[in-house]
Amino acid sequence: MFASRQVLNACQRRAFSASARDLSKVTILGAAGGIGQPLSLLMKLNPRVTELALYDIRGGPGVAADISHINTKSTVTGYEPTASGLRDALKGAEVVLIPAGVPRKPGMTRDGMDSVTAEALTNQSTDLFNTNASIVRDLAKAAADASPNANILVISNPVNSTVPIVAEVFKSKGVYNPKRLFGVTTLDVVRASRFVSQIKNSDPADENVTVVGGHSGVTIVPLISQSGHKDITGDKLDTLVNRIQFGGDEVVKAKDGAGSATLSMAMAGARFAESLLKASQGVKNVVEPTFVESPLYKDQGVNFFASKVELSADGVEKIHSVGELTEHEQGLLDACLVDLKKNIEKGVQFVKDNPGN
Ligand SMILES: NC(=O)C1=CN([C@@H]2O[C@H](COP(=O)(O)OP(=O)(O)OC[C@H]3O[C@@H](n4cnc5c(N)ncnc54)[C@H](O)[C@@H]3O)[C@@H](O)[C@H]2O)C=CC1
Ligand SMILES: O=C([O-])CC(=O)C(=O)O
Repeated sequence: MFASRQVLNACQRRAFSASARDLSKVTILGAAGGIGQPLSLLMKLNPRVTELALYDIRGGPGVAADISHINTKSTVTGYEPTASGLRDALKGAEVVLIPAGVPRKPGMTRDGMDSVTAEALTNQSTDLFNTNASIVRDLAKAAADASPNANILVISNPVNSTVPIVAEVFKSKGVYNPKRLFGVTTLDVVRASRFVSQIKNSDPADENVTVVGGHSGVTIVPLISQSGHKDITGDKLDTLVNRIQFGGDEVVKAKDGAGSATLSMAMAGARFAESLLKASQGVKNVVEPTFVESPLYKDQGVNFFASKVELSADGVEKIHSVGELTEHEQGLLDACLVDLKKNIEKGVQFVKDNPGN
């Protein structure tokens, strides 16, 4: 049923290589998961997408068959969980979204370095890190071979480490382009805008909060002073910042062992993918905070950092600095950089120690 849809004709392929693209293949790796399914749905609803490729180690073709009945123009293909299925899913992709991996359980931290309490949890967290690190490493290898020029959007946690893992794999294959590798931190931005609107009784659509740093705990640094709400101070500010930094925990706790944020994450991932597609289709001044290889704190040994990034058809166009910070925000940033450096090093070390096959 899907075979004919798997093949782009030669004319389409030529068009795809043009810089302002009118054909946009989006590939989702981990498409049958908690994030993958609603993310696939949202990408099917996006008119900028012409071809949707869904891959998972289980259930990809089923999700694709279901979504393919939605009456939007894009074609949808579900790929078998084989090396050739993965390669075909990736071939010709403009955007590759990676939500493959295991989610947290209550009590675990995202970075898998220090769990909250017992040694047992530390072991589980380490397992979680190793599991996701291996999954992302292997998917990155496949992407480096099959779609070296695609924009790679990493959702799998811990983002602070999985993004450097992808970079190391692409480097090892000689195809690394830092302008095309993104850690998706959009959920932090989405949460920040929602949480501020709850305090201010405002429409979250009007609340733009820049969030910089990374994507776990204290590495998440919301810049409330730049959001037009300098009046949020003291305990109110501390509570707000803490809620943004540990928003993921609220969901993990409420799901009580059944995983972490999926629906809000799918929305956030779809928003970031839409921004990239918009930029690659020629829309100017598209700016999103995202975790990229960044010069901002390289002198402190922090090679990846999320800040506002202007996007273009080439991927990263311009990395914005963090702007003016309050003393409080500077303190948050200092704490962020300490953890972020370790998280990044952990990802780099993982690939050195575990190069895989
Ligand atoms: N960046 C962010 O803001 C967020 C990241 N996450 C992370 O996203 C990841 C996925 O979360 P969920 O969707 O809730 O998990 P899930 O377990 O529901 O889904 C993961 C999917 O990945 C698939 N998978 C596993 N190994 C694979 C491989 N080698 N190739 C292709 N697919 C593979 C599984 O079969 C499953 O369908 C987790 O690591 C989670 O921590 C979650 C929320 C927010
Ligand atoms: O907290 C988690 O493990 C999932 C996540 O990244 C988030 O919800 O921001």
